[in-house]
Amino acid sequence: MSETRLVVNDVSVEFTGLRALDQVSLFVATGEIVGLIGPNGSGKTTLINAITGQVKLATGQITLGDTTLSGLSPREIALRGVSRSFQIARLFNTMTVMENVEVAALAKGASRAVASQSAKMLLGELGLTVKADELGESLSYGDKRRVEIARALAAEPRFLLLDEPAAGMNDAETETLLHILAELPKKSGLGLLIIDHDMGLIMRLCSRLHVLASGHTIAEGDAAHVRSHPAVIEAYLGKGAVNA
Ligand SMILES: Nc1ncnc2c1ncn2[C@@H]1O[C@H](COP(=O)(O)OP(=O)(O)OP(=O)(O)O)[C@@H](O)[C@H]1O
Repeated sequence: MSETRLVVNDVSVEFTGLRALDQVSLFVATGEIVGLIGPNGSGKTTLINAITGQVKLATGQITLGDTTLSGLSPREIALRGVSRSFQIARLFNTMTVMENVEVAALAKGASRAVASQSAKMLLGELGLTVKADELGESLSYGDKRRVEIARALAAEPRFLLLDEPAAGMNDAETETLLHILAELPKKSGLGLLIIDHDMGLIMRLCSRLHVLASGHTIAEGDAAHVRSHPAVIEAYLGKGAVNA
């Protein structure tokens, strides 16, 4: 399969009195995992919101292959192959795990039979088969996060944007998640953009990292390059840490 790119070009986002993103550019190719990191409030979620059409751009554009996404509605962007998860999992509490995933497949236009088949397959991939009949509201935090990922995948995206998928997970849950996520691009050629504060997870999972601070790109590259970058050390540890 030929490579497709999700490209963020020169994107700025403004809220009243605040430039949350300032001329940020990055890309994610199908089949790769890119990490989006930065201190609290640096603009990471805003960048995902910009890509998925939840906030307006003040400058720049976002494209998927030859298609311009910026200006389209969140639903139109999702239909073109970009899915996301949220910091707080959004599940239907009174539906079972299976139904939660089926509904997401139906929303993409799958028939009942296909939705049921693809939900079963996704629950297997995400290690959720034993939870299929449990209600959304009864799940542990970690299981909710995995159901949310299954729901996002039910739309058969080409790109998946995950906002802190490991937040609140214990070490064992994080390790399970890491293996699941690492397999996704290999199996289906999916491109993944992942925000997380768990640097161990990010460094092990991602081939490239993009670092934001106060809405600006301060570094990008592989883990070794980013970890030793003076601007990154300063952003995380404060001024004076660079030469400490
Ligand atoms: N809808 C909004 N209206 C006004 N300001 C906002 C809005 N959304 C985000 N912001 C502000 O934009 C800046 C970037 O926020 P954002 O949530 O993108 O950061 P983040 O890097 O994802 O942070 P965290 O790691 O804490 O989740 C922050 O100063 C935040 O308060």
